[in-house]
Amino acid sequence: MAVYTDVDDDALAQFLTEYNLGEVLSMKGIAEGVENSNFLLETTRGRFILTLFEKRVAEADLPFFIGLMDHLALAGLSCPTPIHGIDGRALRRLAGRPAVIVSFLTGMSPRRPTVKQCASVGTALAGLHEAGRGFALTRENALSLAGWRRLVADCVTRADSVRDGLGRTIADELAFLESHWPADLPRGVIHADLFTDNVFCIGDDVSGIIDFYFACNDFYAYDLAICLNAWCFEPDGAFNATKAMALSRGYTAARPLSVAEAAAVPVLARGAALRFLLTRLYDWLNQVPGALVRPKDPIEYLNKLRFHAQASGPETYGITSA
Ligand SMILES: Nc1ncnc2c1ncn2[C@@H]1O[C@H](COP(=O)(O)OP(=O)(O)O)[C@@H](O)[C@H]1O
Ligand SMILES: N[C@@H](CCOP(=O)(O)O)C(=O)O
Repeated sequence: MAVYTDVDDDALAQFLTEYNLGEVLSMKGIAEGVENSNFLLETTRGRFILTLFEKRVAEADLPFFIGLMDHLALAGLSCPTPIHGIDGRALRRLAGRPAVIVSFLTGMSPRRPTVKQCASVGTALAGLHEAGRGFALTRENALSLAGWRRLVADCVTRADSVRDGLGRTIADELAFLESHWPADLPRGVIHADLFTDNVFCIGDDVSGIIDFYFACNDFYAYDLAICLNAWCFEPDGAFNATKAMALSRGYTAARPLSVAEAAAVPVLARGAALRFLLTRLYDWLNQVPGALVRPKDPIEYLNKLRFHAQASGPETYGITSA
């Protein structure tokens, strides 16, 4: 996460009177992440994460995110559990922002995932999709085609200040995806941002998943495509087919893909690359003065987009259907 909003000691002390969490020992801003303000909170009852929801998070979506974490934890997924206050509510306000406290998970995010960690995240993703079944609330993906169109309109005229020709490439890509996006595939609750920094591992195994603030209802295979983008490229930009095969096999061993899902993976991977290119580009062009945040490189996702546009088919990603 990042820190956009500061919380003073008095406001925090007052806020914590609403919970049974004991006395504050310390609170530190967390520099990682880009979306919300996050703090590591230590009290006499343990360690917690305090999140203040910022810009891209609509308040109307918060009951979905918080209810989803409650649902997934109850279904046995290792994810943060919202801490409910004395009045039973998990969501309240602090420093003028909606705020929640969640349980702290142990583990390390892999900086450069191993093949075995890729296999494990594939299995964990399928487990997340399974655990999400039966969740009563729904949320459409605000960052699917219609959302991309809005982001393109916001960024396209300034895109060439980041890379010559980027505006044209983005406009062409959006047009391609609008005419090739699958109409219907198996769908349900997806994480939609399962990057390495949102996964904790102990050794080769995934030990926990965090950051459900992009979760929504969309195609399961799109979530797999997001993971292939985030986990299977090396720091020099090279696609690692061994990691992709491990990730895909980890997923399909737990949840086999239909023929239509498997065939759609290349275009879904292309869409996922455009989605992260656009949000990164938007953040790059609209930096918040004074915020503790490290904007992410949009060009990394331009390069991934180019890779997917050349992919020969689902076998590029080690994918076979059931
Ligand atoms: N429940 C948690 N347990 C332990 N660490 C956490 C937890 N939630 C967040 N963090 C830490 O905060 C960082 C940012 O969290 P994240 O949810 O990814 O933020 P953002 O939504 O702003 O991107 C993580 O990389 C991790 O270090
Ligand atoms: N994963 C996205 C940015 C969202 O940040 P996160 O910290 O919530 O994962 C990206 O890499 O562009």
